[in-house]
Amino acid sequence: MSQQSVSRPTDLVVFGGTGDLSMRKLLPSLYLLDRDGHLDGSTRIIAVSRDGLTDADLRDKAASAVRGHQAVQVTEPDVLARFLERLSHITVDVGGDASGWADLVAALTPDRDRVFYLAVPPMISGGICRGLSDAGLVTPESRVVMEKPLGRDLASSQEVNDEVGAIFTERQIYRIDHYLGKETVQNLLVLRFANVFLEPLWNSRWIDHVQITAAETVGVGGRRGYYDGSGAMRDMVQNHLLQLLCLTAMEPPANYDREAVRDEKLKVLQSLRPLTGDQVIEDTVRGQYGGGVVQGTEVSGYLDEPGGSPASTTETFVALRAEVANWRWAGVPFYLRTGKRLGHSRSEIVIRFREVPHTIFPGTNSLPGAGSLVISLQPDEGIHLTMLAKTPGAGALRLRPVPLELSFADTFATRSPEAYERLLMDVLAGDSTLFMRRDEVEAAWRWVDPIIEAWNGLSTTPETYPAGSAGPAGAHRLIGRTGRTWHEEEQHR
Ligand SMILES: NC(=O)C1=CN([C@@H]2O[C@H](COP(=O)(O)OP(=O)(O)OC[C@H]3O[C@@H](n4cnc5c(N)ncnc54)[C@H](OP(=O)(O)O)[C@@H]3O)[C@@H](O)[C@H]2O)C=CC1
Ligand SMILES: O=C1O[C@H](COP(=O)(O)O)[C@@H](O)[C@H](O)[C@H]1O
Repeated sequence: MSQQSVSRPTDLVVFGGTGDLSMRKLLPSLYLLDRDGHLDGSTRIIAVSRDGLTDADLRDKAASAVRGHQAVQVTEPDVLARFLERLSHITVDVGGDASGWADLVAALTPDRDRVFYLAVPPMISGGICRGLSDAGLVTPESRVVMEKPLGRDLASSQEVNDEVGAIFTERQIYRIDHYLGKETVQNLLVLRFANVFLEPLWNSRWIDHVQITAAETVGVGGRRGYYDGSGAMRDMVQNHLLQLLCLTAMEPPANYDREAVRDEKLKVLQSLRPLTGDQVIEDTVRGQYGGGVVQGTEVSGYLDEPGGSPASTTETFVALRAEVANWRWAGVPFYLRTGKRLGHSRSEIVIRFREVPHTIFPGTNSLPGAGSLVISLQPDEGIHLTMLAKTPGAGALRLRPVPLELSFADTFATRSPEAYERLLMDVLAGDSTLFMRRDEVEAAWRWVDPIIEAWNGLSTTPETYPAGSAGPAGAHRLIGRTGRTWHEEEQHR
């Protein structure tokens, strides 16, 4: 979290403040920041939507959201009361009747920091920024936070960026990717650049391949409408997975400065070998979940989820092989995989090292799990290194892969903040190091667009996989080129 531990007095205006993201992530994270003493006493949170809630309605809704959040565990009544007191609701119909803007003007206090959080469908972001500007609410110090996915392709992303950029400067814009707020993701940079022993091995000479996985047991829930127009590629790969790839593959920046870090991430995105035409068939797999059983509970398939077309070909699973075509990584496959309704939830980065150039212990090179570094984002945060060790005993030498484990929960007797806590605090403090710059977002779309275009031109549709499984069979063939299927990989950890 930022060095600044208590925010400056701020008016935080959340457009879309009654929506799913606000209730599930933003408000509980703000509660936690308040509970832990990070919010200045006079900071206020103003939720904006069209639905005419009273302040009391909003506070009721927010109280249930906070109580129901797994990271909150026990709500302290005094803290909750203090937090709810900060909340108010203003009705504004962006793109409709202009009446609500005057209420927003009246609700804001001059001379305080202003943060405008756009937790809304991206296509109304431009309208909100114009409305803020017309109402005279944009000051040189105010900041605007934009959610992912930013647009649905390069052209629409440029359009949103242009519209928002016409009102706010790049320094005022915070493009959020909450994976960058996860503790282990930041720890990846520390692991790589604060320890001397990994960097000499961090290249194609010693690394065989990299696997980046975000596997979820949840389905699309109440977001089918949004998801039908998005799919796993736009929802997860274009942003979260590519950001993880950037942090894994980037060169050491000269310092931990927002532009230095973002410059290096951009270079990685620009080095991605384009996937087009037949290469897309060869190197990508799409899936869509059917009905099945996830952790003992029977669940419906994607097409039976309410709120979407029964004939949708939207992918809920993507696996692909990418290559960072530069000096450090030439020839090293980066396997990216994400999917909903899989058998278990796990987000991780696996670095699989090469075999030793010459073994003096015959028959040991193919031992499963040897020579891998797993950076685990969730459910457990930690770093696990598997090494070969001799099993104790006389007689023939026997080697076995053994884990060296660093569990953050066991090592640090402190709670890891939620990703949104960390990022909200950074926005309040004016630190955009962990946010995406416009050129990064656009470089990611430049790589993703041709893949989606190629899929659209195919006669095939995503392969159905049973909910609760490890994904479509095609995905296992993809990674099978490494000599092991994903299932085998997982079994051996
Ligand atoms: N939900 C999630 O887990 C995540 C969401 N996101 C992104 O966050 C954004 C919001 O998503 P989510 O919360 O799921 O969406 P929801 O549909 O649940 O919420 C949208 C919010 O925007 C408000 N809104 C919509 N249109 C207007 C309008 N014209 N004027 C004023 N308010 C409006 C809605 O209120 P009302 O309809 O009452 O006006 C509601 O509060 C999206 O960009 C999404 O991609 C990103 C990561 C995760
Ligand atoms: O941005 C999104 O992320 C969530 C997964 O986030 P996590 O922190 O729970 O791993 C995903 O479920 C959602 O579809 C996507 O929009």
